[in-house]
Amino acid sequence: MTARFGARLAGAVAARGSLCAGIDPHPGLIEAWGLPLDASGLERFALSAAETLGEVAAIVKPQSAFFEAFGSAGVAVLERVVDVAHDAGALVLLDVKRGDIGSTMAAYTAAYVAEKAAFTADAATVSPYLGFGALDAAVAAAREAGNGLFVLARTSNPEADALQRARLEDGRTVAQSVVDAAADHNAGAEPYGDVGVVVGATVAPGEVDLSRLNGPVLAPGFGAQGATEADLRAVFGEGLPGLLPASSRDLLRHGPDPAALRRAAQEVNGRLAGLRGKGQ
Ligand SMILES: O=c1ccn([C@@H]2O[C@H](COP(=O)(O)O)[C@@H](O)[C@H]2O)c(=O)[nH]1
Repeated sequence: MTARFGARLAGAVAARGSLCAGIDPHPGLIEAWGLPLDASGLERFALSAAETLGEVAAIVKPQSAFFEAFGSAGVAVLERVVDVAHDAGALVLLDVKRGDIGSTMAAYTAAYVAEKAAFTADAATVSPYLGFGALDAAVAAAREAGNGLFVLARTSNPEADALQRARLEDGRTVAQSVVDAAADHNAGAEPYGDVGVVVGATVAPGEVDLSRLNGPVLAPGFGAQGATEADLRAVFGEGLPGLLPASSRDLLRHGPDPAALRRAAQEVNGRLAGLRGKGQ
């Protein structure tokens, strides 16, 4: 039987460090790597990044949008990226940010995280903004397949402030209500559960209380969006189990030389080691 996602992630982080390496084939990066801006350039960029980052990071996060932009050829590349990263030893979080009514979520679940899903990812990002309850079946299906979900709670972009910091009748922010709903799914799991949240490293310290989450926390905004290790420390403290600082452009700019890209990822992982608790 496949181990649960939370357990596999904890093992991978203990072995390889907490960096979540993003694979975002921005057009500018593909060109900066000296590759043509077409499906063949996308393929060479993304497979090379997946092989290199998949060897050093616990988890890699391909951003689906940059693959979808190339149509069916791009989606085919994304499928291969998942396999290449797995073969290199990393877990794969597909950043697809899906969210819809429950019956449509069932189809997204079948695509990304259910048993025998079309993509063989370990986890996917989902949006709770059609109501967290619309994700319940996806949570159950992912869990049954040994996979996980990362639910957008407090995203790294400034445009999200008004919506995600808005207060509910009970006084909690919208973002906190998402974290609390994820926590309910993770209660009692060891070392932690399978329902992660996304909280940007760019948000103000103290905005979100993660103490009851008992699940992984994807922290984008680190690197190209301006957040630093000091920000990670201020927002998340030290020793938060399951914290996954995510960086894409700031790593990928070190390519196309695989050795330089590998060194950059290892260097970031080394700097992040101080944020992890003992035994993580
Ligand atoms: O709140 C969020 C959620 C997801 N993202 C995604 O993470 C990467 C960030 O890329 P960088 O190059 O490191 O800025 C990208 O795929 C976003 O879609 C996010 O930034 N913020």
